[in-house]
Amino acid sequence: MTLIATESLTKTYGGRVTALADLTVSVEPGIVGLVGANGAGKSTLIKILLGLLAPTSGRARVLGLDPTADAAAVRARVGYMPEHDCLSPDLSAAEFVTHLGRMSGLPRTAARERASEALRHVGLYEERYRQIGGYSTGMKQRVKLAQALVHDPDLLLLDEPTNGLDPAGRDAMLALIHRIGTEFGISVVVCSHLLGEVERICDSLVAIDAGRLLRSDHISAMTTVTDVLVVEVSEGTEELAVRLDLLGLPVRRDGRVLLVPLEDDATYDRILTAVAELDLPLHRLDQRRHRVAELFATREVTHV
Ligand SMILES: Nc1ncnc2c1ncn2[C@@H]1O[C@H](COP(=O)(O)OP(=O)(O)OP(=O)(O)O)[C@@H](O)[C@H]1O
Repeated sequence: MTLIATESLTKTYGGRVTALADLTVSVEPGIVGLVGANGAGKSTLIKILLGLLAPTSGRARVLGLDPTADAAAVRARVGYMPEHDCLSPDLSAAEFVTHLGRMSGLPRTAARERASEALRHVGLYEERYRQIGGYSTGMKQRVKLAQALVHDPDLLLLDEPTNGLDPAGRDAMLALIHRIGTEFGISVVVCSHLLGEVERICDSLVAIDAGRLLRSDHISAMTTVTDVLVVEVSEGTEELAVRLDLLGLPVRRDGRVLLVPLEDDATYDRILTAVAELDLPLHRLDQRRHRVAELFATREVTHV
């Protein structure tokens, strides 16, 4: 089944600003990255998909439903995490998420139970009775994610879920989204202006620029292997770099990994021998793939 499909979708604000221009795209279930620079039209698309905004022209379908004609049916099956703060600081996370569960039509007891469950999934179970006002930004983002999950949706629409988080917080949020998408069998659309971030967790990517479709494809189709080997050891990276250099391999360091040009199959053997001789724990040895961001090197979406 097609998760989301749009046909010549166009949205203009006040007849002057064109947020979406003739956008035709079809997305299969899975974890989908919706990427584009600030102002590219991501939030507008999400709001149309939720039935919160009507398109100026064209059509959209979500889980086979028309969000303009059947917004209630769409919202019953779709969870939405807005970009901006929508939390009530005086409420506890449990109260807030239960309240949103009630608003989505769950009976009182079911809403309470589902809220606890959703807060457990996002790692806030222990803290669920504390007031949201005292939470860190990362915890607040997770409450927003929990409220999107409370009515057990088939699809999550997440608008810039890592906004305001530090690098560790971003990693944790991305890992959580990946877990929800893979373990719970829920499809997820992750909006972001950070291409490098979403490419790590997504199965497919839709890139838009000034309201137009740049590209839509599986991540694997967007990346190709390079003739560079990535070597990662859990410890002793520097030691290994020195050894490979002594062996005449032109090694380059890139963060935690070493990059070695792949000349022939013997390159693998020489690296493996060096790792074994130094008795280092090998974590990874494979051919590097192009990062998706490199495909858009001249575009604005490369903000990473
Ligand atoms: N209510 C509105 N009235 C007028 N213009 C708007 C409105 N909402 C959005 N726009 C404009 O439409 C364009 C697309 O905005 P949108 O918020 O959809 O983009 P975005 O990709 O989500 O960007 P961001 O990440 O900054 O929210 C932008 O030029 C924006 O200024």
